[in-house]
Amino acid sequence: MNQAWGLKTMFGAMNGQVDGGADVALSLAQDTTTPRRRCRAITVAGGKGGVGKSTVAVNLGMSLAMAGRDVMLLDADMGLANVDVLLGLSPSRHIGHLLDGTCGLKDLLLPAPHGLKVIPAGSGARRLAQMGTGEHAAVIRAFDELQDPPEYLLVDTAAGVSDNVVMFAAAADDVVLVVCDEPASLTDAYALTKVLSRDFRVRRFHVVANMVRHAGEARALYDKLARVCDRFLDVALDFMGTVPYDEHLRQAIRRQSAVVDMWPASRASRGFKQLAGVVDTWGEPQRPGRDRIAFFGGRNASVTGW
Ligand SMILES: Nc1ncnc2c1ncn2[C@@H]1O[C@H](COP(=O)(O)OP(=O)(O)OP(=O)(O)O)[C@@H](O)[C@H]1O
Repeated sequence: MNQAWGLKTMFGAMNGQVDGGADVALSLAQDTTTPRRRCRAITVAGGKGGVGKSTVAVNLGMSLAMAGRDVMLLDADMGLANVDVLLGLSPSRHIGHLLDGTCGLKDLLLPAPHGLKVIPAGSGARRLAQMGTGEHAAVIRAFDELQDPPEYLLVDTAAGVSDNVVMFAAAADDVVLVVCDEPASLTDAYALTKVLSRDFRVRRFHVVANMVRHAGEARALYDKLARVCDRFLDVALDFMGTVPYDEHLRQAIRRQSAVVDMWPASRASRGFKQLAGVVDTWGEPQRPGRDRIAFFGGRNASVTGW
């Protein structure tokens, strides 16, 4: 990611312009000749609760789906699932059933608008909230064995730095850090970055400034986090984009819809479309010798012994 591009995206979103990233996303919708690509697993994290991780995961996933991409969204907020609630879906099964062996991953897929496929986490299931190594491994295997993997696997994670968060973040090709203008958001994002870089050798993070009220705020947020990470950690942060604070988004949530579906021209939706455009510039993940999802690939294996 080039920093100048990131800033252009940020100011474009704040000014309500549709530029760069959105154009990439829109052009994909018309491009039926693009060959199918290897799955890219992208974990959306942030450390702090309430910063907009689920909102970003849902709307980024749907923006990519609206642009013609094949997208799966895994709700990894195990035990406190809310992706299905955000989208008004009624799952009858969840990851717990996969772990019980009573169904396969494909049986869990819930169709959402624009072809987005959701894999729900269970709500109120303590066992899911406390998944151990063996259970993570079972989820891993299920993804790795998918015969027809999507182009993008987005993973919405819980708050905090529990195993359920770091395992999914460490396993993905990319980690998107969602932050907002609250001191605890930055300290928690830093804590998560520290754990992932120190214990799992994750070196690259993409920062999304959410609920931003003016361009300077997004810039200040990114600068603060980048400064402290540069000083104390061996990581590279890039500015991925901005999602403005937008009442349309709250109304869409109340109606259990994605704002990009309900109000595609809203400021928040334009921000999400630009993020989708950025994601689509990342291209195929570089994993020699792997054709399927390498979700929970090499990095995790070396740490946990899987
Ligand atoms: N850009 C935005 N504009 C306005 N409101 C927003 C925006 N992003 C998120 N919100 C609001 O913030 C609340 C929290 O968002 P969300 O549930 O996505 O956060 P989260 O980080 O996933 O939380 P948790 O960690 O508790 O699961 C939502 O109710 C939503 O209404």
